[in-house]
Formats: sequence, C-alpha cells, structure tokens
Amino acid sequence: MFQHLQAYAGDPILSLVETFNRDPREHKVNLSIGIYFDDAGCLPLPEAVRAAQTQQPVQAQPYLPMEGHAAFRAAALRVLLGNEHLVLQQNRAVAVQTLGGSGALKLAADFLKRWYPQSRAFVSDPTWDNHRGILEGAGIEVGTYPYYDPDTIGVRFAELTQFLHTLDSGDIVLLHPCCHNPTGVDLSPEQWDEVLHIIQSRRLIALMDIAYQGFGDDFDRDAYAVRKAADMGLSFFVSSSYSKNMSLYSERVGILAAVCPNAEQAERVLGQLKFGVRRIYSSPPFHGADIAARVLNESSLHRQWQNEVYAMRDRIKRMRRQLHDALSQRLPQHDFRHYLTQRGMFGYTGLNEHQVQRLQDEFAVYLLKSGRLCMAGLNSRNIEYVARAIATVLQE
Ligand SMILES: Cc1[nH+]cc(COP(=O)(O)O)c(/C=N/[C@@H](CC(=O)O)C(=O)O)c1O
Repeated sequence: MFQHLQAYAGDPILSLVETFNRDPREHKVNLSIGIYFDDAGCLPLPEAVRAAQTQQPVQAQPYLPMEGHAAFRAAALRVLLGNEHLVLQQNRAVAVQTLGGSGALKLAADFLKRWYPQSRAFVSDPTWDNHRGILEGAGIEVGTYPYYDPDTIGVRFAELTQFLHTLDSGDIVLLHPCCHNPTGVDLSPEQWDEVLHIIQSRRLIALMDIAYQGFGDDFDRDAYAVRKAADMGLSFFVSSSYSKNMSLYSERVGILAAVCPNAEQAERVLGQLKFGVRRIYSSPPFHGADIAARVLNESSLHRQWQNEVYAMRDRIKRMRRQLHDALSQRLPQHDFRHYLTQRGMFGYTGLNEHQVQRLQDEFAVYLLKSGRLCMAGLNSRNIEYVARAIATVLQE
C-alpha cells in the first residue's frame, strides 16, 4: 500500500538532533537546535513559569474554543503591540492560540493560500529551515529576497529594498522582527521604516515571525517592526512563539496575530482563522497556554519572567564575547567581529559544509550545515573546547 512512498530525507535541524542524541561520545556539544541551555548545560524552567505552573488546578479541562485560551491570546497581543496600542483599543487586532510558532505559520499559510490564492511568498536569503516547507506545504509558491551579505556581515539592504519594489500587490513577505534566524543580523529601526513603507506602498502582505522576543534588546525594542507596522495602519500577520522565552518548547505555545483595517474585518479574519484551526487540529492544548496566561497577566510574575529572559539574553551575549575572544586569541589574523555583532540565539559562523562536517566527525561539535551555531549551547565548560575545534577546522 505504501511502497510508492519516498524515504524521509530528514530535517536539517531536528534530524541532526537525533544524530546528536545517538552520538556516544561523552564530550559531544550540541550547538545545532535553537534551545536555550543554561551554564550547567540544563534546560532551565524560568521561576516565573514554575510559579505559574504550581498555581494550576489539577483537574480535567474541557476543549478550549477553536481560537484558544482567551487570557493568553489577549496578553500575548499586548506583549507584541504594547499594552496601550490604538489597534487594541479599536479591536483591530485579533489572535488565535496556535501550536507554537510553527502552528501559527501553518495557519497563516493555509489562510493566505485560501484568501490570496495567486499570492507568492518571499523569505529572506537565508531563513529558518522550516519557513519554505510550511509555506510550500500550503501550496504557496516561495521565492527569496536578498538579505545577508557575508562580505559586510550585514544586510544587503539596497538589494532588499529594490527587490521588494518588483513584487506584485498581494505578494507575501516573511519578516523576522528581531534575532534573525540563522544570521543574527537585524534591520535597524530606520531600515524597518523604509521596508514597511515599501510594503505599504506596494500593498504587500507582511507575515512576521517573532520567536525570540526579549533575546535581542528587550521586549519592546524587539517588537519595533510589529508596532511600527501597526502605527502605519498596515494590515499584517505575526507568528509569535513562547517556546524559547518561556521554555515551553514541548507545550507548543504561540499565537497567530492579525492586525486589520477595522473591527468588522478583524472579526471576519478571526472567524476564518478559527475555521482553519478546526480543519487542522480543532482546538489547541490548555496547559501551556494557561501557564503563559498566568505569567503574562500577573504583573509580578510578568516582571520576574522578563528579567529571567534578559538573564538568558545576557548569558548568550557573554558566550558570544568569550567565543570571540578565544578564537581571536587562537587566530589573531582572523576577523571574528560577527560573533559579537549578531543578536539573539544564533551565530552565523561562515564555516562551510566541510568544516561543519569536520567539527561533527572529529570533535563531536554539532552545528547546522549552514554554519549556524546556537550560542545558547555554549557554557563555561565547553567553550574553550569549541573554540579549539573551530580554530582547527578554520586552518584547514
Ligand atoms: C524563526 C523561528 N520561527 C518559528 C520557530 C518554531 O517555533 P515553535 O514555537 O517551536 O514552533 C523557530 C524554531 N526554531 C528552532 C527549532 C526548530 O527548528 O524547530 C531552530 O531554528 O533551531 C524559529 O527559529
């Protein structure tokens, strides 16, 4: 019955983690997947999240509505837009609870394919490995827009804006508001202003994917692009994940937010997103969203949680500095500035596939084939070893 199926080639990120887990070498180091580990190499549960979890009554829960946990959805919109944004007061922003950021992107892709069937989608070059698959899985034609410039270790901004001017009305542009995956290179506020004005004038559809809010500068500045788009009166979508900043990875907690021209259209968008949910998984899980709702809606827990995310952010920044210094000490003629200037969880090392394979084969140090390194996998015990390994393969 299934003999015609092709064998699954594996996922560039998740299948690599399976290989890592099977690796018997004691000194192995996982710098592949975007998961925050603390300096002890453990997956920390933020104290604010733990406290919220203990508040939860242990009892059976009925189905949530298709749109999900009301208190979580409302709070997550405020985290994105700010507590007082006009679009919230005008009921022009709606949110549906989703299975993490991935579920939000899938819901958005299905919605856009249904209501904008001719639209093409464009993702940054490079982008998160799963963006293309989720969009193409919904039947959307996917292209790329110029983004990372390895020579300047910055953004190919002139080419990016020129390219956006070539797109058709209704085309979809997938944007990373902060902590770009995999490059760690973000647009400045001034560059966001220019990009968003082109999106507005060309009547493009912005689909923003924020999975690391709080890991860049802070929760407000990391949401600059979201809030600016709302200020400008754009209609757009945002996938927001709570996997990394609440350590709720396997609870699958996120929202798909939509900012619309008016409350009446917002209700229609919400309705069609609910319809989309019903056709995929009917309604979302309770516990993770309830924990997140308690953290976000209790001011003391919310403050504590934000500070815990900033502590994660700062530890990652320390690892960036230590890796930069350890490499610069070993290879003084090399320029490792990009290890310092990149933001969020990832470092885009510039290592080629062969060098990455050597790191894995000879040193049990796991990076993505793209050369992406998860800085949050570094700690005081492995950083010198990783620096030595990278320095070795750089000298090949
Ligand atoms: C940009 C981005 N968007 C969405 C997600 C998915 O979030 P979730 O809420 O878990 O569905 C991830 C996960 N990225 C890491 C893990 C993965 O690939 O799934 C990663 O890049 O390693 C992202 O990096």
